[in-house]
Amino acid sequence: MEASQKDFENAMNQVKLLKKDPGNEVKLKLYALYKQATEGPCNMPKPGVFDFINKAKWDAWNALGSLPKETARQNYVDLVSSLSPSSEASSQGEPGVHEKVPESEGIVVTSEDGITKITFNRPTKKNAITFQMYNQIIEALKTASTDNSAITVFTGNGDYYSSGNDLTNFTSAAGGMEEAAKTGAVVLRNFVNSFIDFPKPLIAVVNGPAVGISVTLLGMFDAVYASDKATFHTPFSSLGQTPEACSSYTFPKIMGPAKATEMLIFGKKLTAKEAWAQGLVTEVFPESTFQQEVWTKLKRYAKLPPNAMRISKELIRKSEKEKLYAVNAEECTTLQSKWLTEECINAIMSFVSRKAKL
Ligand SMILES: CCCCCC/C=C/C(=O)SCCNC(=O)CCNC(=O)[C@H](O)C(C)(C)COP(=O)(O)OP(=O)(O)OC[C@H]1O[C@@H](n2cnc3c(N)ncnc32)[C@H](O)[C@@H]1OP(=O)(O)O
Repeated sequence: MEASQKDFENAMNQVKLLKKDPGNEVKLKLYALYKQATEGPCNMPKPGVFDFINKAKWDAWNALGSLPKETARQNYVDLVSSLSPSSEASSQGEPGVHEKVPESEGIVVTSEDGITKITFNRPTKKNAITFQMYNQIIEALKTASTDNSAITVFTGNGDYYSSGNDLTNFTSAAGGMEEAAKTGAVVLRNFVNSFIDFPKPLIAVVNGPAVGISVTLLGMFDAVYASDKATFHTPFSSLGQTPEACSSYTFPKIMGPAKATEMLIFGKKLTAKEAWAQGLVTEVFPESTFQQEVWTKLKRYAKLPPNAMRISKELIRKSEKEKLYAVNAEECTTLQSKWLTEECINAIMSFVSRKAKL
């Protein structure tokens, strides 16, 4: 007997109630059968080769060929009823597939006490920065440059400041790596330019570990306050990548070429104290009093005359601006080609596939 629409809906609800993850293979089968039962044969364009997750889903659906909708519905119901009720992990959205759980992610911008605060707000992903977040930050800086705050502060929500670039920015781009690299270079260049141009004092409140671009960007800040649990890590070489955010220029200037080499080329991870000793961090606070001490200080600074602060920053930055634009442009061009190398693709693939989820 063929499964009815009601049986199918019950099965979908059952999937949501599963307590144990049935595993990627089963989830792919469920996904494919669900799509076939509701939409018929695969009608999606084939995802790019590096878009692993969507490619696996596409392959599973496409493999069902012209299986009739009714048969797919029946197979879906049979598969669900064969699953042990003690399995874990429900899914959201399309039944049987691990979809991104909607979370309030991205960045959060607040303005209070003369301070515009921009918070990396993706704690479950260690505040990794997505393409969307780069663009949100560009917009937030644009707004902050003319709002009535005196200073602007970056910080992170959760245990990390930020784990840097979201490594799936490149693997989930539908058009493939070349297109992603091209887009990435444009976004990165605009993003870093918006820090070069930012007219007010810019302060980082580094609440925890910082990786990659969230570290290199610190060279663009006017002050960096760190918790003693923060670390600073730029593993570019092991990712087959090269420095960005003008760090190939700012880091040697801040800490001298030898120390910059240890960080940017050899990927040495610094403690907060080491980063302070090398001039990257302005002051380190014990974790227990970090938030209170830093925000008290910042509220005091935000009461200083804003125009004087802005003009002083302009004087400090002025002679460097053209150099910074040029360095930024060159770093972006270099990265665009690095992102297409085997070294880089392999490094990203091994991160993404270390606990592949569907
Ligand atoms: C416009 C493009 C501009 C690009 C500019 C170039 C920028 C370059 C860089 O920033 S290079 C640096 C890139 N970052 C990294 O290499 C860090 C990668 N992450 C890690 O090594 C680890 O996740 C960790 C050390 C930060 C934390 O380890 P751990 O405490 O064991 O936590 P998990 O690994 O389980 O992480 C939790 C959760 O977050 C996801 N995640 C963490 N960091 C990233 C990231 N950078 N990109 C994507 N996803 C990240 C991780 O996968 C876990 O997700 P899951 O729970 O598995 O769904």
